[in-house]
Amino acid sequence: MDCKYFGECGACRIYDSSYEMQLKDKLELNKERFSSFYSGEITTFKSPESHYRSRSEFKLWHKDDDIFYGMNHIEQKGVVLVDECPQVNTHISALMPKLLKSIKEREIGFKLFGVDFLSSSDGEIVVSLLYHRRLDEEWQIIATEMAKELNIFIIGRSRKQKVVIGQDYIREKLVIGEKEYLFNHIENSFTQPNPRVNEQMIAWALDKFSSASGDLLELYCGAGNFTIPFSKKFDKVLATEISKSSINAAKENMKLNAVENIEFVRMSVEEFVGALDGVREFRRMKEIDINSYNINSIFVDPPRSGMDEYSCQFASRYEHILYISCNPETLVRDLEILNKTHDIVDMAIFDQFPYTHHVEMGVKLLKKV
Ligand SMILES: C[S@@+](CC[C@H](N)C(=O)[O-])C[C@H]1O[C@@H](n2cnc3c(N)ncnc32)[C@H](O)[C@@H]1O
Repeated sequence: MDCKYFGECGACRIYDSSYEMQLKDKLELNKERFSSFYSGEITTFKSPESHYRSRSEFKLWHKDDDIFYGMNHIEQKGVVLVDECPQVNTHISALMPKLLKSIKEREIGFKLFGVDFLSSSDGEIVVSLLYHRRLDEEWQIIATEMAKELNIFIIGRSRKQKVVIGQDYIREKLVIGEKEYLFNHIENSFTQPNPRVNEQMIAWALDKFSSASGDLLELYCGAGNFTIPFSKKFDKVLATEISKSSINAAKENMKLNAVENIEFVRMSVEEFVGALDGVREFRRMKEIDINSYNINSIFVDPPRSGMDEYSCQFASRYEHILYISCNPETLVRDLEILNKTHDIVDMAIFDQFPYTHHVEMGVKLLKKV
């Protein structure tokens, strides 16, 4: 039952080789995958070898009158019980047994089926407890005591119910080059899971834009993870994102970092592109004076599904394209389109998800002359 090594639940997957070996495998696989587009060196950025994840989700598994952490086995049916997890950061790792003990002692495990952890590098933690029952006042009193005892924030969630004990975010500090940035990371919203690799990605992206100037357009901006450091490099940034909670966090993060030259718009990329092309009008675009922007650089960081054809063709209008991808398979598909108008001049691999087949990639493209 003990997860003393990477691989048992399959979440860290089939690697019994060393960290260096698994990374080398990923590099070779992706060199081959992208060889028809790019033959230069792919710069590789490593992760810490353990305790690299700042967020994680577990099942709460009830068995023989006891409760355990668990994960679905990736390659076969069934749940693997987990005593400890070497992937999560040291703060989550230290909290896990204490939290479980407290849940059992305080008897709030009834119909509790999941627990999500979100932690800052300094150890601020939001724990989400997921229930199949309504949370009443008694639950709130007990959860408040538990939050105090463990020095954490707790969110109780059940159908159509969210009870916040303390706050629903943590504050993360990222160091990019010489500069420090602060970010509120909101529970249940997208954040990069591996902060040390994230810092390297942002630094790489800033460096790849070193010859760019004017204003920047960013698609899929989340809570401003790249946008805020980019705002130091460009005159102005126009950034779009579909999620309301992420856009609200992005605006808050702008204030936290005393930045003023970003306009965040809550819109899907498809809506945004349609609005710029005059296909449809959007109230949310009314306040944006697009003609005041001098954009020749675009940054995209889409979800695993990548971009659609129309959005790729839209991105092709710009001189500089920087594409961060968490799925090499959809990246290959999108590069088939982008490569018609642009040359791929640089690539990088960021090992965000060690010991899995997943990898984050960065691609710099310049318009063909
Ligand atoms: C991989 S995350 C990147 C977020 C951000 N760049 C970061 O580093 O934290 C992708 C983001 O795209 C957003 N998203 C997904 N589909 C979208 C769409 N169709 N239009 C705009 N944003 C979308 C998600 O909400 C998510 O925040």
